[in-house]
Amino acid sequence: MKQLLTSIDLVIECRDYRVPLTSRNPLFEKALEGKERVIVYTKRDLGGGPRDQKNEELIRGWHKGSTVMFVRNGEEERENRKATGRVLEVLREHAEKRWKLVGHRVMVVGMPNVGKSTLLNALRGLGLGKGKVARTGAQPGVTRKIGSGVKIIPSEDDVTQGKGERGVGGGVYLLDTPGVFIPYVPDAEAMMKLALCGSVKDTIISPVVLADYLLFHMNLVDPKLYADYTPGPTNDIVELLELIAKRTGRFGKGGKTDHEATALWMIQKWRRGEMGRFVFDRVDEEGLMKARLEEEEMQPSMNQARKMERERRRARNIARGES
Ligand SMILES: Nc1nc2c(ncn2[C@@H]2O[C@H](COP(=O)(O)OP(=O)(O)OP(=O)(O)O)[C@@H](O)[C@H]2O)c(=O)[nH]1
Repeated sequence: MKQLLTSIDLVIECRDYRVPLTSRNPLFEKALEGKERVIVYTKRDLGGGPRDQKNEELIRGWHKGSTVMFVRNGEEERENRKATGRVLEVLREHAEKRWKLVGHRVMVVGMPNVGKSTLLNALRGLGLGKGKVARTGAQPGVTRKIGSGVKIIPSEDDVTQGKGERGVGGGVYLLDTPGVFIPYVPDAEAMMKLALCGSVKDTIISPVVLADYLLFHMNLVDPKLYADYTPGPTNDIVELLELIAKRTGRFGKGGKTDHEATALWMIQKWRRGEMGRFVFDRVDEEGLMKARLEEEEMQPSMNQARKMERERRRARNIARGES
């Protein structure tokens, strides 16, 4: 990774809009130290709410010094990619300032399922959209790769002169990192949030436990979010699952409610934005301060881990007779 990073001009770090604090990874900080970074909050469409504007201002303030952007790339947003267009412009400006004949390399990082590939595809669609770029010569365009990068903005050679299209130097290339970064899970609550957002496999935590945690949040936001299934608010997940099963016919053997399957159905419905759209993390000065303190507290253990790694390497080298 370190070696790869030396050839990278810019990093896009994706975080999930619904868990702005939980989807951060303090372990990235060391790995990405010294790299210019654009922080892109994905799935904005799934985190709607009246306090959003305020949340976004707080989050921008939190990342002082880095460019912070918020995008929505859900199915419904296919036709409206304004926010993604702004990300593309930031990448273009960055590449124009550092004009490179060999191409500008941007790496996308972030926890699993956060929307890295979707962002990459949306950027590629916008940057090389049909009818927008006339390619010349033997440049294959979209699928041309540098390393494992995909071109998202054409090079100057790719565009036909005088057509008003703008290429940049040798082009801008995006490197996706699927499955490279594991989520940072400091506690059980973070695990539940990440599992609900799809960054941790569904099989790790029981769907009923997850649905219970989801219900707890729905009750904080608005119990009407599940009003289609119950006559009134409830704190009892089993009661809610029974009522949902009755409405959706999710019965197992002997006509008994299949709680697991019903819970999974409820979670998936919420993931599609059909049972409320809200942010899990507490985004206010206090919440942000708490996250910062946690990171600082982590510092000694990270230093410890690095020291152990150095010692492990030294021991290995001695065993090999290299030192
Ligand atoms: N609603 C909504 N869904 C999104 C958005 N971005 C991505 N998704 C969905 O989230 C899921 C995961 O997206 P991917 O792009 O595959 O995520 P990834 O980070 O590349 O995942 P890994 O390859 O596992 O690292 C897909 O079902 C996408 O359609 C968004 O902004 N809004």
